[in-house]
Amino acid sequence: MNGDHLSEQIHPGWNALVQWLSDPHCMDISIDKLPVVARSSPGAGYGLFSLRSIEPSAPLFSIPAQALLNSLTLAPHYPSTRPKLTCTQAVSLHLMLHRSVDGHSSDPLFGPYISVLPNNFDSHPFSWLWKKRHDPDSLSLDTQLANILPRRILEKLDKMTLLFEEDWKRTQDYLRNNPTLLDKKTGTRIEEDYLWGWLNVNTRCVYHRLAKTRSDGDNMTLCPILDFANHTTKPPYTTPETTRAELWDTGPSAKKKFGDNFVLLSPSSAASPAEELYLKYGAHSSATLFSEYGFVSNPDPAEQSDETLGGQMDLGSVIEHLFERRGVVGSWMKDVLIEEGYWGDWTLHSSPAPAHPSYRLITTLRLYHLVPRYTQSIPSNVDAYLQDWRDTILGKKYIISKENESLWRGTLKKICESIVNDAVEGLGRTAAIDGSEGSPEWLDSSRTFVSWLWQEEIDVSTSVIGSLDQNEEF
Ligand SMILES: C[S@@+](CC[C@H](N)C(=O)[O-])C[C@H]1O[C@@H](n2cnc3c(N)ncnc32)[C@H](O)[C@@H]1O
Repeated sequence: MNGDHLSEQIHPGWNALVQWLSDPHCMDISIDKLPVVARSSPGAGYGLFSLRSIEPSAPLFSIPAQALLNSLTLAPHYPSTRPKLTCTQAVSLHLMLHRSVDGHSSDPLFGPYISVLPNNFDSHPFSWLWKKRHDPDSLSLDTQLANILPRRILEKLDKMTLLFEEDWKRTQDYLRNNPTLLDKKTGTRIEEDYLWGWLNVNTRCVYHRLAKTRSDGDNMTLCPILDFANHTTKPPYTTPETTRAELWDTGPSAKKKFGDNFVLLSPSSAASPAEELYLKYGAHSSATLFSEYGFVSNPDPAEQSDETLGGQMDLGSVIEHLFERRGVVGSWMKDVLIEEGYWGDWTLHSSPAPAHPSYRLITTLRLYHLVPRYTQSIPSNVDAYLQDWRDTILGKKYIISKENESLWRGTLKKICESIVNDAVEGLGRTAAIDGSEGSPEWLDSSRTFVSWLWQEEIDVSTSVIGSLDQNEEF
């Protein structure tokens, strides 16, 4: 690749962004102190690349606290309200008010930063569902894509929808009380622009200690430059330096109105010039990565870190429906599971071998088969029944009975078989999405991500069936 080609791929708003960090924010932008650039990363939009050799585990760059976009830096510019807007609400609102037009945001505060945020989130599955909801009869690509998603993804996206609606409602109330904020807003697509802001927050915010307590949900920020880093779980990757506020568990000091600068440390091994530098977003499952960030990591073992090797899947509503179908007895069992902390978060894992159901899932299915399936009412000697089940949780008994073991294993096998059938069909529907001329350039990657998710369902369920057939003990 020649030099011209490389410079063509640099983000068009990069120079203005860096200039703004230098003036007014006084950041040293010499190659010594800022040895990175944002340029295209095929299949992932833009990414962060080194401009020279980089020594390991040293400060890579430091973004001034006042150039970070978060509740502290926005607070002086907005009327106060009680309760406060959350960081997600405040930042989404600010982004909505100042969304770029033709790649340029005229925000006097953060304009050059907002100008380099993604133009749209068309490739994000949350957008597919949102558009489908607004026009359910449409045959558009968004609707087609929403229709090929695995159920476990739809469930996660439904939960995200509830969060979005809560944030949007609270922000609308705030705007009703402060209508002049909308005076300078161009265009009428207010909800759509708010969603754009909200997805920026969801896909680009990082943990940053801004509040007194560590658990405060507002310990987050948008951070220019750092937010060009794509995700990997495979070392080496960059890491944020622990701030003083975090180290001393104090939150920002009175002297630092906007908190600490954001310092990113270079990867743990030296990087060569033009190498992509990554960040680990967290140890997320493929389903979480896809529903929250809109991509899935390559499942090829060579591309995976040891900690993420192998697939996993959440059974969510599949198990909830099992209990629903058992009427009164099912809802009694559900209450027991809630009380004992076993309701929800039921997963299958292909590694470590043997492929297995989670302990939570085994415990739940044991309870499901505690009383015979035909029992229509809660048994009178319910405590005696439950004691056997509780004894397995307490480790007093290894199993409830041989029969109970064989029944829950049979139920799990049927569930896995049905998942495989659905997934084979899902793969077919995914392949049938028309990717011909005129399709957006992200379609190929999105289709690949959805196929990987279906394939994960097939691989994990098939290997759990194998374990059950081999009578593996879990
Ligand atoms: C924090 S941003 C990273 C910068 C982004 N690629 C851009 O063009 O501005 C997070 C988004 O980048 C993309 N992304 C991050 N890591 C990725 C990966 N490993 N593969 C594909 N896309 C990735 C996803 O769209 C994700 O929502």
